[in-house]
Amino acid sequence: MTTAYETCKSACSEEWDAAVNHRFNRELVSDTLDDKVLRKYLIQDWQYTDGFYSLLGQAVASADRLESKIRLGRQLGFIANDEDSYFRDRFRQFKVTPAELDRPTLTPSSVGMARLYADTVDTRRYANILAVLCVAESLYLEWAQRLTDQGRVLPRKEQNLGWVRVHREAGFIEWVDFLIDELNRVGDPDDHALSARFAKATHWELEFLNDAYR
Ligand SMILES: Cc1ncc(CN)c(N)n1
Repeated sequence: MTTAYETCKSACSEEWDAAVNHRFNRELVSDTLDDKVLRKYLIQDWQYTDGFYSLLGQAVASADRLESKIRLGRQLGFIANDEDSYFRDRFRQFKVTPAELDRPTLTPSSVGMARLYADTVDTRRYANILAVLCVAESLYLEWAQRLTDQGRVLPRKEQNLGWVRVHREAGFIEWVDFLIDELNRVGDPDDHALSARFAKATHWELEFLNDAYR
């Protein structure tokens, strides 16, 4: 039987593949990414993180069983530690000022993503939240694995290596497996609204990468 994750992903495979193989990810892995582009990307991504915390918090509230809530709660701890350290180290390295982080002009994709996340939180529906989380996390795991040839070809610059590291370490791989299993457990493969939400999240992920160069 085709799973909800497979159905959702194949319905938006063109934009999905474009995001995975995006110039930004390729340049980051090959250490050819202009730091100015990474800097701009990270300032926007910091704003994105705000919505991501809310989404994860709502996932804890909406999950249908304690076992799932515990795993989701553990991930909140991870992003508040390892991923947060990466951001803070980069903001120091790139001399990003508090003023730049406090309400920067949002790119169109940051606005689109924030709206989608807020709308998804408002549905209070675990399957919807999982669809959006699955895109955010499994798309990142996929580029981090594929473009590094499963970790055989890694960037050397700390700003690039650190971003790859948080998206392909063992704990992250297990987290993505959990999200996909959860989506397949509670999501209906014939739910068109669910795959439309998944596709919208994929669209904004692709635009988010494009906006880093605009
Ligand atoms: C836009 C975006 N999408 C996904 C991720 C990975 N959590 C991220 N950091 N930023």
